[in-house]
This record gives sequence, structure tokens and C-alpha cells, in this order.
Amino acid sequence: MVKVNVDMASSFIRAVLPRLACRHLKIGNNCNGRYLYGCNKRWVSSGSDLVQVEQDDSDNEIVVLKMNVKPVNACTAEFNNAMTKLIKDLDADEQSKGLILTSTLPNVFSAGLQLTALHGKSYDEIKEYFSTFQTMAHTLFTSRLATVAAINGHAIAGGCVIALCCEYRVMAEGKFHNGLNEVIVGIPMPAWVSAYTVYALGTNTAEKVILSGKKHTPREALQVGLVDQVVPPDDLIQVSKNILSDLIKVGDYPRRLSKERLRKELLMFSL
Ligand SMILES: CCCCC/C=C\C/C=C\CCC/C=C/C(=O)SCCNC(=O)CCNC(=O)[C@H](O)C(C)(C)COP(=O)(O)OP(=O)(O)OC[C@H]1O[C@@H](n2cnc3c(N)ncnc32)[C@H](O)[C@@H]1OP(=O)(O)O
Repeated sequence: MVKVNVDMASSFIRAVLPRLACRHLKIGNNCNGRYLYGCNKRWVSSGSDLVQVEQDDSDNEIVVLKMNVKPVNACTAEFNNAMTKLIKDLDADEQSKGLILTSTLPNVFSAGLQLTALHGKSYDEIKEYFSTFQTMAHTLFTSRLATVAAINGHAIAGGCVIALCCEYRVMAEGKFHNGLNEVIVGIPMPAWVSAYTVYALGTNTAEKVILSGKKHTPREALQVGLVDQVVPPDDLIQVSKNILSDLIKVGDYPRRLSKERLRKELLMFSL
């Protein structure tokens, strides 16, 4: 278990992190409410317009879940909580077997943490916000469902983490980036994110990817293992469905127990 100096972490979070991150992005503070957009699709129990769900196969076994937080799917606390609730609901629904995670936005899968949420907040508030993201990621990572990320645009930092929580990642060709740029924006990588990255990429590659903070093109992302496949944008969802169909062909009980055994060890990591 990694030990963190709590005082250092606390003063870092309060004093340095919001400034560094937002200076890097050139973004301001006043974003309250701007991400709350609606949509006319069918909804299943997310309790929020921030996550759109379609169960469009005839057996309702495959669920397509679309992140819908305009303009860049920054992970607000409300979004994180809605995702967590939704995945838990789907986990509890025996009919659901597989999940495709994608975005309603044409060029962005997710821009990661909502950096503006860090402005002017107390240590406890920021910690609480981080924990909503971590809970969402853990819930997705350990979901009993088979999971495929259909990455239809930029997947940066926390956006890349969300994809890494899935079992398989397909990315659309295009002028998009995929990467873990936390060290560039001034966030020391949390141990649990490193553990997930090591799990997906192997230790050596994960270290290079994390410590460089590099944002990869889809082809580069394929080379380092951040994604498993790159396809033309128009094929993204169908390819993802095909992969998911193969994944869920395997016997449900041995599959879910094996996934649980493989992944639960990683839950010991926190900061
Ligand atoms: C020791 C202490 C450590 C403690 C840590 C412990 C736990 C932490 C828990 C979890 C951490 C997990 C790690 C995750 C970290 C992160 O996710 S940090 C976030 C880093 N994200 C980025 O760097 C992405 C930045 N965005 C972009 O690169 C681009 O916006 C884009 C996604 C490529 C899209 O580009 P484009 O289509 O050109 O759109 P714009 O750049 O014009 O952006 C549109 C508006 O959206 C705003 N915005 C962009 N990203 C964010 C964001 N992440 N949060 C909030 N807002 C964002 C941008 O400012 C634009 O706004 P305006 O229109 O200008 O108002």
C-alpha cells in the first residue's frame, strides 16, 4: 500500500493544484450549471441527463451508455454520481450482460476531471469531489458486466482512466488525443490510477505513459496499448458491439467470478 504524507497532499491540493491545472488549460471559474443539458433519448435509471443509456439490442443484453456533459464531458461530481448509480443499477439487473461506453459529443470522449471544480474549494470539498470520481472508476472497473469503451474522440487524463476501466478499448481514427497528462497539468498520479494503468499496459509501458504525460494519436495509443483497436469513426459502435457480443458469449458465472478475482486486488490502492 502506498503511503502519502497527508499534510503535503492537503497543502498541495489547496494551494497548488487548482492554479497549475487551470493555468495549463486557460480556463476560468465560472462554469456552474453550464454542463447540464438534456437529451431526448431513452433513459434507464441514471436519474440524470448527464448519462444517456440505450438498450437497443433485441434481448436488452447490451447497454450503450453515452456520456453527455457538454461541452467536453468533464467529470462533474453530478456526472460521477450518476454514472456510479447507473452502473450499480445495471450490475443488479440480471438481463444486462455488456456495456459500451461512449459519448454523445462528436469529438470528445471525455476531458477528465472538471478542473473548474477545484477553484476556491476547501481541502475537504476537493477530496469529496475526487472521491466521487474514484468511486465511479472503481464501480466501472469492477462491474460484473463485460465492458467496451468506444472512444469517439479525445480521451484525456480522467477520460483516459474511464476507458482504462473497461475491458476492451476501441478508438475512432481522427485528430484526437488519448493520454494520461496528469503530470503535465500538475496532478501527481494517484496510486490507484497507476495500478489500473499497469493492469492494462504492463508496468514498463505504464511508467513511460504516466511519467511522460504524453497525449497520443489513435495510432500511438494503439502502439502503447492504451487502446486495443483503431477503426474508422463510422464503424466504432458496430465493432464495439461485435466485440461485446463475443465477450458475453462466455458463460456468465465463470466470467464474472474470474473478472472479480482478477480485478478486486487493485481496490487496495487509494491515493
Ligand atoms: C497529492 C494530491 C493528489 C490528489 C489526487 C487524488 C485523487 C484524484 C482523483 C482522481 C484523479 C484521476 C486523474 C485525472 C486527472 C484529470 O482528469 S485532470 C484533467 C485533465 N484534462 C485535460 O487536460 C483536458 C483539457 N481539455 C482539452 O485538452 C480540450 O478541451 C479537449 C478535451 C481536447 C477538447 O478540445 P476542444 O474541442 O478544442 O475544446 P476546448 O478546449 O475549446 O474546450 C471547450 C471548453 O471546455 C473547457 N474544458 C476543457 N477541459 C476541461 C476540464 N477538464 N474541466 C473543465 N473545463 C474544461 C474549456 O475550458 C472550454 O471552456 P470555454 O468554452 O473556454 O469556457
